[in-house]
Formats: sequence, C-alpha cells, structure tokens
Amino acid sequence: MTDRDQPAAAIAVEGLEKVYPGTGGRAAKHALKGVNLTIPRGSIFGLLGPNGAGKSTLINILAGLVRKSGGTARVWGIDIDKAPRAARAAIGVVPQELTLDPYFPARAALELQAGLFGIPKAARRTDELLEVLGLADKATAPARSLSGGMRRRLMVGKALVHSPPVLVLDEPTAGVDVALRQQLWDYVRLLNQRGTTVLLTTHYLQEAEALCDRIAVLADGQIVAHDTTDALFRRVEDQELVVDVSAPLGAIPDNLLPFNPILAAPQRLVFRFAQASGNVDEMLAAIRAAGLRVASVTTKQPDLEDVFLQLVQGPASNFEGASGR
Ligand SMILES: Nc1ncnc2c1ncn2[C@@H]1O[C@H](COP(=O)(O)OP(=O)(O)OP(=O)(O)O)[C@@H](O)[C@H]1O
Repeated sequence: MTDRDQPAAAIAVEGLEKVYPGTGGRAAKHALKGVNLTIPRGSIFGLLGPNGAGKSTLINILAGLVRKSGGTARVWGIDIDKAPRAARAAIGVVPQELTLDPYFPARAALELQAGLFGIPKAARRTDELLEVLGLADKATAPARSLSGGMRRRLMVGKALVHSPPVLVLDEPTAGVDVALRQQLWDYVRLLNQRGTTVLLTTHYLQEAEALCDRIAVLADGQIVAHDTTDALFRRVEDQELVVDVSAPLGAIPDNLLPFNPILAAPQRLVFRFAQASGNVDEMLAAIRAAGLRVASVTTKQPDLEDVFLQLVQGPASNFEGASGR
C-alpha cells in the first residue's frame, strides 16, 4: 500500500450501538449509545473511562469478537460488516489478560499464532518480532520462565504476527511495575514511529498523558470528552494540594477565595487545580499572607473516577476564572 492509498482514519465509528440482551432474569444492558469516534492514522489514541463504560465492548466490536447492534465501524477504511475478514486482518488486539501457554516457548507461540492467521511460513516475521520485542535470546525458553514484562511483550508480538496497521492494547500495563511500564511505553512509541496506529485503554492517567496524542473518554456508553491530550489535561483539575494549618478555621480567609479551596476539616484546606494552570507557590504564599501557619503540606492526584466526573460534569471549582485568565 502506498502512502496515498492509506486511509486518513485508522478507525472510524459512527452511531455505534450495543445492547446486550438480558439473560437469566438480568436486564438488557445498553452498553454503547451512539458512539462516534475517529482515530487518525499514525496516532497513539487513548480510550479512557470508568469501569463498565463500554471500552472493551467497543474494542471487541472492532476486533470482530462482539456483534454490534447498530451503527457502522471501519477499520483501516474497511467496513466490518462488508468485509469482516479483511477488517479483522487490519487489527491486532492485545487483551488485558495474559493468555500464554506456560510451556510454550516464545518462538513457537508466535509461529502458532501466525499459522492461525494463515500466514505462509516464508512470509512470517517471527525472528524479526523476537528481535524487536527484545526476546531473541529467550526464543526457546518456555513462557513460564519469562518475566512479567517479557510475557506482555510476547502478547504484543502475538497481536503483530499478521502485521496489522492498527494495534489495540487493552490495559497494557495493568499490574506492571514502574520500570517495566517505561519499557513498554518505549516499545509502543517505537511501534508507532514505525507506522502502527495504536489504540489503548488505560486506567492510569499518567500513562495516557505520557503516551497518547489524543484521548477520548467514554462514560456509560457515550463519548463525553474527545480532545488532544494537552487540551484535555489543561481542562482537568488533576492535582490536589492538601494543607493542614496549625489552628482551626471558622471560614476560608478572603484572600484564598480566588483559589477556590475546600475547607475539608477545621484545619484542612484542599486546593484542586489543573497542573498547567496551578501555582503552588502562589497558594502557599497566600496562606501565609492570611496569617496562617502551615503544619503540613501534601500533594496528590485525585482518583481517576473524580477526574472522569469532572469531564462529565465540568470542574467543581473554576480556578482558571479565578486566576484572572
Ligand atoms: N456479555 C455481556 N453480557 C451482558 N452485559 C455485558 C456483557 N459484556 C459487558 N456487559 C456490560 O456492558 C457494560 C460495558 O462493559 P465493558 O466491559 O465494555 O466496559 P469497560 O469499559 O471495558 O469496563 P472495564 O474498565 O471494567 O474493563 C457493563 O455494564 C458490562 O456489565
């Protein structure tokens, strides 16, 4: 395929609906409610959302594993209804769960997967994949002897045997330690630089921020936010400064009001702000200017659930307005 033949959108979804029929006395579930989503070719795209939002349902429809109830979906320009096999060949999915035979060596696992996709031996890329995945020296070692990070990379390799232009990673670093997470991020970036469009779901805000150039947030089956990562994080108050003061406060001092703090306890002020717009120095200076003595200061990132709520409802406090911008 030449560059000109390639679609502008790696994935294009319009009016996507999914209703899981109720079974065994359980009510039917309307899991996707008219989802429109375009994922540009060449991007690393993050799909975020609380548990049960419909992320897996969306991915599974694209991968041909779940049948949609309505709407259209195209993978690499191919309509999943009109040419389901071709659409499936354009996408590789790395599932959340590690599904490796513990006794199968890495090379054999990749060969088997290539066989399942009907790729002739001469056209297989097994050694190249082992090399890129950093598993060349483990090619004959059984999966159970590989580290957690190596197993994840082998899972990515399995999704890549048929050279799909679109790679879907479902929670790629769930339960992976920080060092390995970095390695996997580097690898995802490398794949992307080599031309693979990546769609990933994640529960880690930091992961989305570090990797993705665009993000869509799904909540209760609907897209509630869709923007570049920078623009989205500018909107989200994802930082929290908790200040304990040495004496109880009857009310929030006037000079702190522009920062919209919450009096969480008589001696505790909580400031929420977007990383890009908040100035911790200014907040602490204002606290001292109000004649308060600071007993302790901690910063933290609020729960992802809180952040999703903000995206659905808008931030609780309007710091940007307060800072005069
Ligand atoms: N096979 C099924 N039958 C009935 N309901 C289902 C089925 N699969 C998913 N659901 C329901 O559809 C909704 C969306 O589920 P889905 O797994 O797509 O969410 P998710 O965003 O991937 O969640 P998580 O982050 O927990 O993986 C949930 O309410 C779920 O209980």
